Amino acid sequence: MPLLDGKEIRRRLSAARLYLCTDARTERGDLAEFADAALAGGVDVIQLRDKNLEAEQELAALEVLGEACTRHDALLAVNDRADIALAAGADVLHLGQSDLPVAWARRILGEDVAIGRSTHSPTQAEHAAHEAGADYFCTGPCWPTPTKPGRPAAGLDLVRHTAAQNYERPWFAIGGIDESRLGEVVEAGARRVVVVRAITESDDPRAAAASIAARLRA
Ligand SMILES: Cc1ncc(COP(=O)(O)OP(=O)(O)O)c(N)n1
Ligand SMILES: Cc1nc(C(=O)O)sc1CCOP(=O)(O)O
Ligand SMILES: [Mg+2]
Repeated sequence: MPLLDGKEIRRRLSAARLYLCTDARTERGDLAEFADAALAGGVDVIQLRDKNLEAEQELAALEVLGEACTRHDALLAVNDRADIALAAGADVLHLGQSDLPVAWARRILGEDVAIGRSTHSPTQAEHAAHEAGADYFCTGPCWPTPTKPGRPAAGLDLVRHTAAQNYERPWFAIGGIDESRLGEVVEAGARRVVVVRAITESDDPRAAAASIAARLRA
């Protein structure tokens, strides 16, 4: 059970502009410091996305991120696994097209954890915008990205199409977004973005987050 109730989590998700996916930074050993910097810069949601971790390592990293989220009033998200989300007391679970179906994840999580969906086409976005039990969705990749090799870019046309639908459900653009491309994504109609390398690979994660967050909030 997350510390926040479902209503507050959904309120914060709706207000969120910048969502970060990070690995556990195992080699650098600086996860707490990195998370504090990114969150201080303006990240609203932080997801642990690290396919190399065993469950116990994932839970340990989520504890570090959860403490950072509490310090900065941010939301903690888990990727793929409803059991880990529940055990970690996460606020959000993110599910891709090949992950657990939303309805089955809801059986595990109950109502207080928000669930997000990945989408890669207008048909998938339309489904995710209305799917029972889903709270937000992402559209992408906007550009090809080494973070998700083998996933063809959907391009900015998908962002334009999604923006034109005026969905009530919050949605984020993802994939290849950094400060230099942010203007194009916003111009295409996105108001919220998910980034990985733009912050994880920055020498100054706080400044990288701050400049993206400021432009999304302008
Ligand atoms: C916020 C957010 N959006 C999209 C994804 C991608 O999910 P998925 O397609 O399941 O791919 P993996 O990340 O699991 O490799 C995400 N994780 N988070
Ligand atoms: C994890 C992920 N999912 C995508 C999708 O389209 O669903 S694109 C992506 C990787 C985004 O990484 P970066 O910001 O480094 O390009
Ligand atoms: Mg997944």
